[in-house]
Amino acid sequence: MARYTRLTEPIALITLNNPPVNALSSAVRSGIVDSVSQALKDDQVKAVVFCGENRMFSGGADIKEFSGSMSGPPLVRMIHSIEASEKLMVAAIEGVALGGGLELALGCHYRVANTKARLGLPEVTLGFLPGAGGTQRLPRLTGITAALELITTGRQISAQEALQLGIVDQVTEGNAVQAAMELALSVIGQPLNPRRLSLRPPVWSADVDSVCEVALARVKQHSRGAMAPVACVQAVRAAAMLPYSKGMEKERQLMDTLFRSSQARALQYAFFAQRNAGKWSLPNGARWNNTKARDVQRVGVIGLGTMGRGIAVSLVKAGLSVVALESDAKQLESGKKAVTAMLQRDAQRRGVGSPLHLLTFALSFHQLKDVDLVIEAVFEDMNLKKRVFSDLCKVLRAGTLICTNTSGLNVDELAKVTDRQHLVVGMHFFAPAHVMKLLEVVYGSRSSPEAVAVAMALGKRIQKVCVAVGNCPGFVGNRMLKLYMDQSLYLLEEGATPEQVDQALEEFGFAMGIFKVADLSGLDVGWRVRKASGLIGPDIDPVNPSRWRLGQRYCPLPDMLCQQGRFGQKTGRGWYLYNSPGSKEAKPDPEILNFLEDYRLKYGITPQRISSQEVIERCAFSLANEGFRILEDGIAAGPEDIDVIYLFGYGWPRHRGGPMFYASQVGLSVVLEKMEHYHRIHPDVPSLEPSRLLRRLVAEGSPPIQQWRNHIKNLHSQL
Ligand SMILES: CCCCCCCC/C=C\C=C\CC(=O)SCCNC(=O)CCNC(=O)[C@H](O)C(C)(C)COP(=O)(O)OP(=O)(O)OC[C@H]1O[C@@H](n2cnc3c(N)ncnc32)[C@H](O)[C@@H]1OP(=O)(O)O
Repeated sequence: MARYTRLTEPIALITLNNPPVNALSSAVRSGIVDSVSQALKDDQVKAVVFCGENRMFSGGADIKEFSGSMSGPPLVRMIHSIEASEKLMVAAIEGVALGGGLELALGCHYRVANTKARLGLPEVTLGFLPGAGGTQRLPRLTGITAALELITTGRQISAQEALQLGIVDQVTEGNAVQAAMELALSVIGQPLNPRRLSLRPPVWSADVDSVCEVALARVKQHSRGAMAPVACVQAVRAAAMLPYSKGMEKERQLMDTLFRSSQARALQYAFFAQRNAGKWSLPNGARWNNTKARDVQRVGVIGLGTMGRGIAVSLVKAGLSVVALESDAKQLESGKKAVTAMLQRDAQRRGVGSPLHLLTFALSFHQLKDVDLVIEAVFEDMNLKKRVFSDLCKVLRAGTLICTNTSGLNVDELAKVTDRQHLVVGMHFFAPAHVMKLLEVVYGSRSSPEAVAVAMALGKRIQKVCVAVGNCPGFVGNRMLKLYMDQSLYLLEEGATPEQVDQALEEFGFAMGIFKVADLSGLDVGWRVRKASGLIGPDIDPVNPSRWRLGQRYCPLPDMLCQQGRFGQKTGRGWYLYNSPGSKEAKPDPEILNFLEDYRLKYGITPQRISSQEVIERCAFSLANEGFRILEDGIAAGPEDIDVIYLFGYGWPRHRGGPMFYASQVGLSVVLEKMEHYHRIHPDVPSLEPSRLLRRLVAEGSPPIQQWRNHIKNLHSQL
């Protein structure tokens, strides 16, 4: 797990060997300790160079070990003895040096990095801090401002930036091991104390307090309720105020609290859930590792509205050539302007050349004849989409995939109008599509495994987090969202205000409450969908709209707002009031409070006091309850996929893992009891009835989330 090589020069090479990322598992740490002791015993060895197998230094501590009982040499002690060693220690960084990997390098006396290497301390993203001396050594190298930024965000930096910050001593375009050996030979014999970061005094300066205050305010604003970023600031502050040994004590105390916290468990679960999502499977047994995706180079995007623009930008940024099609010249022109500007801005920001040569704009379907795959992003209307699909079949080559960016329409129904049902899949992007990371890849009953593989691979290439899901109304994300939205509306009917509901959700950790999100997206969008689906029609009394539709409770509040022209931010009025149309600052609107009071009076509803706890329980548990139904229906391959969808598409707070993980942490029997309670009070809301799977899991002793798969009949995933 760590290979010791005695070179002809007076140098020993220690190669970390634990593919794919050379994580510092217990075996690797033992290997390092043994190898270092071998080097120290060999009088001929004057210097040691550390490197990683396959030109990958190290992805840090082995995250899988954190859930068990940790054994093997502790990282802190190991790094300390490397730093204290009387022989010269040099890190040769290629690939990545992250977390404990970078902390190991910081324990070395010199660091050399290849130009392509990336370095960082991402522990905060896993719910803790760089607990192997990283919070104390890094500030002693870079000063506290840079250290605070790197440690509280977990941002990865390039070798060049690391050089500027003083984190590495040398950057090479060639082989970092070779360069490290040359450096070692040139400094052997020089005093090592000045190179031992732990011997440097605290990095105090007069503005430490104000710098830390600013950092604290920033992290509190960015990561609502997450503990780790706050602890990171406290640890770095200790590096500024205290001698190394005291600073290390502070680091350890903070680490002890964070390491076994529920937030750390949630964040580590999210790390693996995200990676598992790429390991898709279909009910017929096809999977990520037994299905080949063919290459895609040219993509057609149909429709240059908000979604089409974002999709085109994502594709071009990833180096794909794109033919972007609109139905009339005016729309094409405005789409062209917007996409061009977005791409130019992005290229400018990243300091790269403009990729506009990859983009062609078209008005005729014939210009799509050579593309490998088409993504349709026209208006959400089944008949319109069907027309587009059948027109496409007249011009596309036989093997070209047709993908739809529908957010919930039936993919099978669309596929039926084509001559290639096996090549039709959903690619459900989230707005804005060039920013949001999530992509639901929706397989229909006839979609071939290859088509799914192509869509998943294309999504990955454009840097999306892709989740394969089955075909049902709303797929996974929007199917669950509907119930979350319904509950929030019912809470308004029963006595809450939009700001009360939003505040509870934001305190829970959502970046934005549901009513603010609705105002941002535009209330008219859902209004149009409800009209198209028959929920709103000429038979509905606009003044006294019924609260009962299609056999269940219905809340007409959003429709009534739309009738008043309150479409959200774009009209300056929605659930909130805005200074002007398009402005972003949401203010409580007294008119809405009166409107809600009148509404309750009109329908004879006695307002209740709604607690934040009730808001969270009804919203979050409803999401999880529907998640269980989705699992039973075989629409998602496992709870992790559902959680990934909510983390990357719906702003669920990452430190709470996702709705399914949250349910598992709260306790399934508690969730069941609460759902039974709310269903008893609201028998007219069938979705509040606990799902069969939730009941079964509780009856079977509430197994941990990792074991739910064994209890679900329809599940096809065999991760
Ligand atoms: C009570 C108190 C006790 C306290 C004692 C504890 C003391 C601990 C002291 C110090 C702790 C140090 C903390 C750390 O070092 S935490 C780890 C920090 N590192 C990271 O967060 C890096 C995570 N990994 C990545 O960002 C990426 O994987 C990257 C390395 C950039 C490679 O990316 P990519 O090429 O895209 O590949 P994948 O992400 O798909 O990963 C490939 C597979 O490798 C697995 N993996 C990656 N990193 C780790 C890791 N650190 N540990 C274990 N496994 C890892 C990943 O899951 C993939 O696996 P699979 O192919 O099976 O899906």
